[in-house]
Amino acid sequence: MILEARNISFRYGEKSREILKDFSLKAESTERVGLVAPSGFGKTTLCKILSGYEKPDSGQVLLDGKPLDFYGSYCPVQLIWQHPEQAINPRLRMKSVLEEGDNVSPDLIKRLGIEADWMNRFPAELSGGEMQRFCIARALGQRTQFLLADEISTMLDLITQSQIWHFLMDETEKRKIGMIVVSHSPELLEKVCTRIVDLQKE
Ligand SMILES: Nc1ncnc2c1ncn2[C@@H]1O[C@H](COP(=O)(O)OP(=O)(O)OP(=O)(O)O)[C@@H](O)[C@H]1O
Repeated sequence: MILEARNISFRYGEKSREILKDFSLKAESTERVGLVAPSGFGKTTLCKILSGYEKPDSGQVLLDGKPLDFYGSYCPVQLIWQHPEQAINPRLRMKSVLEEGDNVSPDLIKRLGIEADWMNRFPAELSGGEMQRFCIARALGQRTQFLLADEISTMLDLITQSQIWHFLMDETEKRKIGMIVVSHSPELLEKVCTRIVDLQKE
C-alpha cells in the first residue's frame, strides 16, 4: 500500500502561521520513513493529518489512492502518540483500552510484554512505559496498514526502547505495515528507518 500526503496545507485557525504549505510525501508499506525537523516545526501536526485527526485546509491524504474516509470507521493509519497518558481514557481499565483497537491479537499483547495482571488496572496504576505498550498494541489491530510513531520511546529506558523497536520492526515487516517514525534521535532513526526525510528540505 502507499500512504500519500498530496499538496497539504494546514494552519491551526486563522491566527496561526501556516504550518504545512503545499507539502507532499509518499511512503510504501515496505518502508519505515523517519521524519526530522526542529522542535515546533510541525511533525506531530503532520502525523495528526496523516492519521485523520486533523483535516488539511487543502490537499489530500490518500491510502492507495483513496481518502481515509473510504476505509470506514476504523482508520488503517494509526498514530501512537508521544504521551500515552494523554492518549488513554483515564476511566477505562486497560483491558477496555485494548478493546478500543481492532481485534488486537493475544499473541501480540504477550510479545509486547504486557502482563495479565495489568489488564484490570486503570492507566494511573501503570508506568509510562507500561502504558505505552498498551498504546502500541491498540494501534496494531487487524486492519492497520500504516503506523505513525511520534516520539514514542522518549520516556523509556534503553533496554525497553530496544525491546519495543525490535518488536515493532518484526511485527510491521511480517504484516507489511508501513511506518513513519518521528524522533529527535539521529541514532534511533538510523537504526530503525529505511529512509529519512528532512521536513526543512521538502
Ligand atoms: N492545537 C493547536 N493549536 C494551535 N497551535 C498548535 C496546536 N498544536 C500545535 N500547535 C503549534 O503548531 C506548531 C507545530 O507543532 P507540532 O507539535 O506539530 O511540532 P513538532 O515538530 O512535532 O514539535 P516537537 O518536536 O517539539 O514535538 C507549533 O508552533 C505549535 O505551537
